[in-house]
Amino acid sequence: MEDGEQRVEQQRVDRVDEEIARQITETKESVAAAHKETRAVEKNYSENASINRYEVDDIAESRSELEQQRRLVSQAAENETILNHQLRTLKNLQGSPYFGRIDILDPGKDEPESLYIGTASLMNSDKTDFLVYDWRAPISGVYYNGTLGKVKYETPAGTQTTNLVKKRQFTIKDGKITNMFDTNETVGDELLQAALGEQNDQYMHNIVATIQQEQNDIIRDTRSDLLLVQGVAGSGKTSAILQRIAYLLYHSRAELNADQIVLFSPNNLFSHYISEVLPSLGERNMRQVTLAGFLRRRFEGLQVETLFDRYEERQKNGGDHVVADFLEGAPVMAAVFDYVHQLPVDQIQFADLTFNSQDFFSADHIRDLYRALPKTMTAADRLVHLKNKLIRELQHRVREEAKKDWVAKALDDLDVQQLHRLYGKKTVDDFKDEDAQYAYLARRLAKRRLRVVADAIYNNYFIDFYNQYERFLRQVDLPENISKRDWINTITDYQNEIEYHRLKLMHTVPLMYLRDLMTGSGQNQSFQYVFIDEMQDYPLAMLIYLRHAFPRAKFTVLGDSEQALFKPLRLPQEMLKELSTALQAKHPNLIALNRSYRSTKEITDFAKALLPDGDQVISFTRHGERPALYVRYDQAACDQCVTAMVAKHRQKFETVAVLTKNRDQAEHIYRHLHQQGVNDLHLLSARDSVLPTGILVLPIYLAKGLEFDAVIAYDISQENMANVDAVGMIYTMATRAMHQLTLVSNGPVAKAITPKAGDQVVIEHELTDKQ
Ligand SMILES: Nc1ncnc2c1ncn2[C@@H]1O[C@H](COP(=O)(O)OP(=O)(O)OP(=O)(O)O)[C@@H](O)[C@H]1O
Repeated sequence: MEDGEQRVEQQRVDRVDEEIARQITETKESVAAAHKETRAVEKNYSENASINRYEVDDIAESRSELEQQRRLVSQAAENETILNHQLRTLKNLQGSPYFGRIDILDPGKDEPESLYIGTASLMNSDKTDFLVYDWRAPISGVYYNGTLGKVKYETPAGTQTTNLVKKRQFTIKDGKITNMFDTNETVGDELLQAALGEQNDQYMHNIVATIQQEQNDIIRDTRSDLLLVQGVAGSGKTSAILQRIAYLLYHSRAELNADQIVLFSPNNLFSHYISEVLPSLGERNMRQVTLAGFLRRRFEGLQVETLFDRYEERQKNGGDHVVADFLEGAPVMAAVFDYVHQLPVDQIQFADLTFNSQDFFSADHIRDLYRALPKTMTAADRLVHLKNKLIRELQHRVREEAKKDWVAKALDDLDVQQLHRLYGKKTVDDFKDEDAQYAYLARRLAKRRLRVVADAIYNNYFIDFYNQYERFLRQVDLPENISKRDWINTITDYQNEIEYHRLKLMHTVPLMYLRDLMTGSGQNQSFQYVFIDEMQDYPLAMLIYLRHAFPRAKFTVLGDSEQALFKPLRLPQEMLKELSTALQAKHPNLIALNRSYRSTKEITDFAKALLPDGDQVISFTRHGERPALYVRYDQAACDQCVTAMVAKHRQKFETVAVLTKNRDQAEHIYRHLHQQGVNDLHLLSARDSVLPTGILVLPIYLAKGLEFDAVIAYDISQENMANVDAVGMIYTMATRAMHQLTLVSNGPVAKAITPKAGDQVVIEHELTDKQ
């Protein structure tokens, strides 16, 4: 491109940057003023609020004044928050105000109009013109979707048409254009090359400057209530959904906020890894939860087996999973539903509610109350009515208990401070005589002590759901592939585990569902969007449960069945069908992403050669070294090889990951590297939530969703891979690498490395010691 043109563009960048600097100064002043204002109204409020209300003549008047002041405080704070947000947005734009330009010629116009596109909108000082358009504005869709010529774009007022006459891309760093070119492609490869060639730095980056067309379809889909994205490893699934969240927040600003969006992420490290993307786009992060975290909260007091625990256990003990497959499938959920809706009263597992180690409400009494309720009510409605009855009885019992000796004794035992607290808002002068005073205190004390019973009622402790679930298991129709004996063992094992406050993963979903259906609880109406990453790790029953738990939410579900460490391969269309039924979707949509961006062409070519249908994976043309395979024939040589590779790659890269099959092997290789005096070394576990740089050693399941500059896949021998899905395992390990992949095998390599895959690697039989 001509220098002259770049000069003109640079002058524009300079002007825009000056304007940003001016607005930053102005906004800083406004923030300071707003802060002062907030402090002043806060001070005023707290001074007034602390005045002893008994000294104020007219309490009502002072209350309304206080209320008014409280409103002022919150208005001032809100104003300050808005200004701070503006300031952050301006700072995000500073130095790199935009990345794209489109020239469009609207019908009936003589001259094309130039629009510049960046991470946020920016107006000139008199607010008459957009200097930068937000990438999420309707017209910006043209930048991502259109090639030159007649183009369409969606607006709230319907589809519009215009003529795209120029599309220009920029790289602007510290206010200087370092690269600029015109293109007819959606987004040119050149920019993408540069973005992908960079080194990993613990945090995922936003991709707004280089969003690809099919990713754009995911981002801008507002119609589907179930969006299933099936994408090969490194195809930008995670990136696309994070930009999608930013997009949805922008478009539904009035009705949607970040707290109404939840992302189920594969592990805690991943949550940390993606935490900067939305803030870099000026948005707040959505809520994030892992499956383990979600279950932990729903089973407080129990130690719930995690997916990772189970995976480790299965590797050690093998065995088939027919029982787990049954308990995690759709038929079990239907069976739970039917069971709850046909449950006779005498089979409900009511439990005694105790107080001071004695029955307070006996199970029989509770059952009688329940029986008296109209049978036409649903189970959940009946339970709500039962709870109300129990609460009313409790209130009555408080009055009775207050007259009992234990209360008198407990009152005697109170010290002055405790007694003072028991008075609450009253003082001694508020009672007409001592009897009234005693009755008041006794009632309050009884009520306080009996709060444990009230809590037990609120928390539904009057039904033993663990018992109830066991009853359910005893009567459920079994599929043919499960023998009676295996089933009895399953039930016995469940009972034993519960005794030790433990729960196997396979029981969690039907148990939660049973409890929710019986109590009418467990549903959250406020969430509007649920995102599930790595859906191939979620049993179908869990997805059905999530539909129940978030009844109003639209679902975006992402996965790559090739990376299913825990389950067999599935076809996307088949999956969409199954999911649409499970999630009761009215507008399901499937988008496939086949181009892999993360790794060099050499690494992707190796990874795709592992797959039976690998031809569908399209490598992105960014070149690097071919993957290297080191075959050693004893443990010591193998470990030594890893040490040599780690040292070599660390010289060149920020993060080098040694990925292993399981926790034991990660611990082993970590110990070895540690003994060798390797610095900056980290062993990562499921509890870790911060992703460091340096040399990371971790089992593959914790590396899901993550990427590293260099990867050493540790022990891909046939022997080591014999008891796992070797293809899924090696594929997932290989596709974590951005620039460099090394495979280490202790003995002959796994059969999963087909001759085709073998052709893609450089086989290193010797060396390492010299490396
Ligand atoms: N359009 C794009 N522009 C720039 N970088 C991109 C683009 N799409 C993807 N990437 C980069 O490719 C890498 C892989 O993306 P991402 O992690 O979103 O893929 P994924 O499909 O979720 O991968 P996996 O399933 O293997 O975890 C990331 O570094 C991401 O920044």
